[in-house]
Amino acid sequence: NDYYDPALKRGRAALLARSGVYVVDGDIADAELLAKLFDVAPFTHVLHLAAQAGVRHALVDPMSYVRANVAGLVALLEAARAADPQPAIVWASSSSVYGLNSHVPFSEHDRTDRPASLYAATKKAGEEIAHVYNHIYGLSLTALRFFTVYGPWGRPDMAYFFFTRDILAGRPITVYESSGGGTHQTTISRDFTYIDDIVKGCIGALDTAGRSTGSGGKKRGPAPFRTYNLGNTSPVPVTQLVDLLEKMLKVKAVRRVVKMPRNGDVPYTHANISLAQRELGYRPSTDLQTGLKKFVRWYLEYYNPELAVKQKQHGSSNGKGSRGRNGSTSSAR
Ligand SMILES: NC(=O)c1ccc[n+]([C@@H]2O[C@H](COP(=O)([O-])OP(=O)(O)OC[C@H]3O[C@@H](n4cnc5c(N)ncnc54)[C@H](O)[C@@H]3O)[C@@H](O)[C@H]2O)c1
Ligand SMILES: O=C(O)[C@H]1O[C@H](OP(=O)(O)OP(=O)(O)OC[C@H]2O[C@@H](n3ccc(=O)[nH]c3=O)[C@H](O)[C@@H]2O)[C@H](O)[C@@H](O)[C@@H]1O
Repeated sequence: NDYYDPALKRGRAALLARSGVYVVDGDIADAELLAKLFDVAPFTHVLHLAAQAGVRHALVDPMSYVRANVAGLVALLEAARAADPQPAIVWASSSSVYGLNSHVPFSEHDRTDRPASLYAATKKAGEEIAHVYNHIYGLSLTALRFFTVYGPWGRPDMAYFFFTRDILAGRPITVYESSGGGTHQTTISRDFTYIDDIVKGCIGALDTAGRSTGSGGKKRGPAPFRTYNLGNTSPVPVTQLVDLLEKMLKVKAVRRVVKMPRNGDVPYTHANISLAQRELGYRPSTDLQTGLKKFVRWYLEYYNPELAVKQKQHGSSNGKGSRGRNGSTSSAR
């Protein structure tokens, strides 16, 4: 789907193809396509990441969230429960299900009945729908609540990404500040989690995802139904993210500080990851400074190769480098 620059998706698919990963272009809600896929490949495990993922975009195109995140998940669960053998499913929920929860750090036992965005509500709905498929069909299901994931090849509609693009282009960025009142945490912050740590968490979940039925439907006992936070347990104020980007890009940001609008954003996230540590062996090891450096290096090479070379040579830059690789900048915000 073209929510953002499909060239980025094709670039990722090309990378995956080099490691022998076969990419099928289709709609996750297409039951026929899924049935065909499960026919040709006896999947033992499914890592389900397809979704409409932008928090704020749900105000713009709400039905795309219901289609991708609810209908799409049900289509996948229907194909999985009818498959033989039934695959174990690990899928991406979201820290946004904690919504207006004020108990920090967020634990998997905290309330998740006050979502702040339609996106969060579709993710929470997904968690409850998954429970039904575990209860009725014995599907092994693991929900991973990722916390603001960033890194190379990331999403251009996320703040770390479009802040980088706008700072380099000398365009102003809008930095939200909390309207204060009520929550004790006033600085807007996120438990930013580097992509490589998230990948390790996903692999830990797949490796430990027991299945309740082998081929031929032999029952193996109650199917696992699990939920884990995958975060970095070190929330950072968004203002500090901008400070770091200014240093790495060697360009001063033009900041427009505004009160956080009621657009589905939450003031802060902070993950308690002790359950994932214990049961998945999850150990995040990349702090924001280290991870952002890798993102910025990738960004410059992908969009501004000339600037990347200059920065390497002189370690300096006016940041107004030439336009990106395809002359365009990502469109989604
Ligand atoms: N990036 C984060 O900070 C973050 C945090 C928490 C949860 N998540 C979740 O992680 C998963 C991956 O998100 P991401 O950040 O990599 O975003 P992404 O947009 O890069 O990945 C989602 C992919 O799903 C595909 N998709 C969307 N609708 C589809 C449909 N109807 N049929 C088939 N494919 C469809 C998109 O083309 C896209 O490639 C999502 O489920 C998202 O909700 C992401
Ligand atoms: O953790 C999660 O589950 C969610 O993390 C991110 O959502 P978010 O943390 O809101 O990420 P951004 O949209 O990149 O925002 C990061 C921070 O920057 C702030 N922001 C955003 C946009 C902007 O213009 N200015 C600004 O200050 C936001 O309020 C937020 O505090 C992803 O976009 C979601 O897909 C994911 O589900």
